[in-house]
Amino acid sequence: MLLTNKCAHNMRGLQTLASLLNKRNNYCWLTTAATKKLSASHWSEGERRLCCSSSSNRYESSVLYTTATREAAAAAATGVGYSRFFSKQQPVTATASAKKPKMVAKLTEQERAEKLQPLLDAGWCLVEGRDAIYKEFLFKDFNQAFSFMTGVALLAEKMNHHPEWFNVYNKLQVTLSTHDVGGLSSQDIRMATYLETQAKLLH
Ligand SMILES: C[C@H](O)[C@H](O)[C@H]1CNC2=NC(N)=NC(=O)C2=N1
Repeated sequence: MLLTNKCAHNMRGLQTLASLLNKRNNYCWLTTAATKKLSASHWSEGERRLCCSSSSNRYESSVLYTTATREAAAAAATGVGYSRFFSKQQPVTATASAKKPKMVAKLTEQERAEKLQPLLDAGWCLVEGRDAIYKEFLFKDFNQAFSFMTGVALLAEKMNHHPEWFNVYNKLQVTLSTHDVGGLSSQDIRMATYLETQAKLLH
């Protein structure tokens, strides 16, 4: 792995996230074109590369994915624009790499009584006018709030179930509902329970 020390620490998060997102036996490794700024034209046609350059340390790091989920990993891992080369193989489209949707159904009345009530007791509330739950979380500062959100984002990707959320500094407002079924499902219970567990660790 051609990682320079200078880059390793700030790319480890990228690799962790990439490996989390690359569930199947994929290969992804980081190479760092240290100091020699490689422009896109230098890169071989035979590879698809993600390039996210960091001006602070003059390194251009490329993350090389060889399989289908690299698009999601690339976009999620960097959140920045990237230049990439399509490999000679058939480029994978987002739909081809989309996970099989987990078959979920709206909560039954009994499930609401059993599973939703504990969350309502913990401060979640029902959203007026839609079948959804809402809670506001307060953190020490932005860093703690964003770290919390990062953990939730990894779970969201793993579950393929995403919160509706709004963050300002140390405040995070979260709304959960399952769009595919138009209301609350076990996915929302699972995610809300995770948020509760993680939030408790901080206080
Ligand atoms: C196509 C994709 O798998 C679906 O849109 C997933 C993505 N994330 C999701 N998140 C939420 N909250 N509800 C959904 O129904 C949902 N569906």
